[in-house]
Amino acid sequence: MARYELVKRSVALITLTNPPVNALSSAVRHAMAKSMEQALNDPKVTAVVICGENGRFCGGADIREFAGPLRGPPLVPLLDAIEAGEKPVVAAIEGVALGGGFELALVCHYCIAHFKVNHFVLKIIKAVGMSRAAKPLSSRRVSMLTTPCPPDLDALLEVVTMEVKKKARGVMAPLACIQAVRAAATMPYSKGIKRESELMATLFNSGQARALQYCFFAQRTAGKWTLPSGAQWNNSKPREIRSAAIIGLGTMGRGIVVSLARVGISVIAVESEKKLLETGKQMVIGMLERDAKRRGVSASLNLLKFTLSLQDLKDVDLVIEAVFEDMALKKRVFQELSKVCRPATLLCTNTSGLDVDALAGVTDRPHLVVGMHFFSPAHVMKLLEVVCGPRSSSETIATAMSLGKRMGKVSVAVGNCPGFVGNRMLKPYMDQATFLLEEGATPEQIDKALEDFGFAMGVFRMSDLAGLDVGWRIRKESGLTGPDVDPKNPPRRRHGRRYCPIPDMVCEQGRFGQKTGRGWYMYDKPGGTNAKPDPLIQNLLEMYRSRYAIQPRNISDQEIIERCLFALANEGFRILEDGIAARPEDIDVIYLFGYGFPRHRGGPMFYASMVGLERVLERLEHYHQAHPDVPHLEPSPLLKKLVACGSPSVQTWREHIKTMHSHL
Ligand SMILES: CCCCCC/C=C/CC(=O)SCCNC(=O)CCNC(=O)[C@H](O)C(C)(C)COP(=O)(O)OP(=O)(O)OC[C@H]1O[C@@H](n2cnc3c(N)ncnc32)[C@H](O)[C@@H]1OP(=O)(O)O
Repeated sequence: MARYELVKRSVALITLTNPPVNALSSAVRHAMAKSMEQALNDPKVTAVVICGENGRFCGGADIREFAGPLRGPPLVPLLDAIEAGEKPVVAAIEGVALGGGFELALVCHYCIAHFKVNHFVLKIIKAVGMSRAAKPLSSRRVSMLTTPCPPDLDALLEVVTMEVKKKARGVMAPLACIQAVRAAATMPYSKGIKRESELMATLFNSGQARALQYCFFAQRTAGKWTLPSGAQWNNSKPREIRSAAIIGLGTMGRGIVVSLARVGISVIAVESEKKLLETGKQMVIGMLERDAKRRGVSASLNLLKFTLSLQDLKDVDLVIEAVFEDMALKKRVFQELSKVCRPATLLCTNTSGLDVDALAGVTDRPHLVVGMHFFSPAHVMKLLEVVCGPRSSSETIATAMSLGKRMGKVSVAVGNCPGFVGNRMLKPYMDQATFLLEEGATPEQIDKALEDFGFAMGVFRMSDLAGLDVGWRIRKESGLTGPDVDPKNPPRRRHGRRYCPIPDMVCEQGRFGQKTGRGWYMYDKPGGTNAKPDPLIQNLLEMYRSRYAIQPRNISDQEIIERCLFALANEGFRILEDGIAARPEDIDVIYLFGYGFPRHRGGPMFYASMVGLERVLERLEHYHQAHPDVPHLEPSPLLKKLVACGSPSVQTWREHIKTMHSHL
């Protein structure tokens, strides 16, 4: 956990050895305390060097230990002993020095960055010796330093607090950081440290800390996909992808081209018309140039080729289709690709919810077909749903997952069903929001409740950003609205279920969201982002309610949160039952990275577990009783099963799902 060596007969070299990141576990803290005592008491030792094994200084506290009661020696007395010691201590930093690891570096009298210690111990000692001759150790003690305190500290911290409250709504840790900075600027060191410890203790015991720790591990768990066949992340070899093609240079296609090119993959971009090709080309080049400028690198324009001909794709390793969300069109593209691409080329679709297996079925290589569902804008959003069809091979899945990682995405393997995981869950969530509109709420009231909960954007602002026409087209194609609706349906019912036509009415007025300057809100201009409540929407809602004799009622924020979020989680339970997601962590990661679910709430499934499954079940039963024509409010069998099993922790739900069949 910490190796102690005497180097050149006078330097104690303490190496943290706790793979993978040399985190400060209780065993490491214990071993360090012992090593420091040995070094400080050994008259032969004139200096101490602390480093980390395998090129990583220290990743901070061992987060794995946070789940249980804190054991082992506390960190602060150890840091105090290092800081107050009479022998110079050097932090030789490679890789990371985070959290408690950074604190450790700060209390050392010297820090040297980017040093391979094993090779440079002598240089370090020499450097320390020289500095020591020049400066006594007391001037190197962090506790002796005075923190400059600006005269306008209060005003300054107030401005920062306002900004933090706006950017990280409801999150405790950044506000506690500001208080710690105030303590550092206004109190003597020992009192400041005490204040910081108090703040930390408050955070440590909060639900937010548990949620954030859960998110950290959920994100890493999500990459570890596994199939019922036994194929999984660590036994399936991905193919190397050197070249790719993107079909369609709309918003999604452009973002995908940028994501690929900036990690060094050569890309052929295909459009169907010259004008669209030229527009797409200019946009992609601009995006790549801006991106390269921001990152201080040169734009990889030489990797791009733009063409109108699918024939140019015959030698690429992988194709990602990003044409309109139209099954017939996609099928034609896949048939064509089957003909022109070499037999080993992987064929991927960026569909946001259509049947990946139906597309695989029209190709000559169904095992090489997989969904790669990017989120808009694709070069910014971190989420990638890798949609595994029943015929996708493990090598194909491994390649899509690994390509996602290479592009810096958080990739999650999901099964094939309408909407996959993210968009399938979105439906009950959005349905509840529109039902609440019918019952008396406004878009801004619902959005505010969701944003106060911590969402980056409420459901209506998010829909305006994404564009309302996509959902409208899908509803028309599936016969829920438009001329194909069976006239026997009452206006607010479809297939025997409650249906809210308000979103269709909004679209019928040409209000497609930000891009048209009007949607659920109004904007200064088409493409504007500043959402303002629109009296026309208010009128529309009032007319609608009076047409259907709906008496509007006051709706509380609590009802908004419960109906929207419990319906969302309920669908998550169904997804787990159906084997479309392998574990609750995958669902949560999808919502954290793709839908702006607040990280300090952990994701919809974790949030449900924090509220208490029993309470979620009780509230769903209550709302389902009030709205029996909304099947999404009927508690799922898995939720009931988990409650019957005593509401186990989210990390163990998998045990209860094991018996169910998997679509992965
Ligand atoms: C008395 C109690 C003692 C209190 C001590 C004082 C408290 C101080 C507060 C803290 O220090 S809180 C922790 C602060 N540190 C962090 O938040 C770092 C979190 N880690 C990262 O940001 C990254 O992992 C990394 C270190 C930058 C490395 O990134 P990389 O992409 O290279 O690898 P990953 O896939 O993220 O991680 C690899 C592997 O390591 C596990 N891991 C990472 N950090 C920790 C950690 N701090 N504790 C435990 N485990 C950690 C991670 O889970 C991966 O594991 P896997 O099994 O391979 O999935």
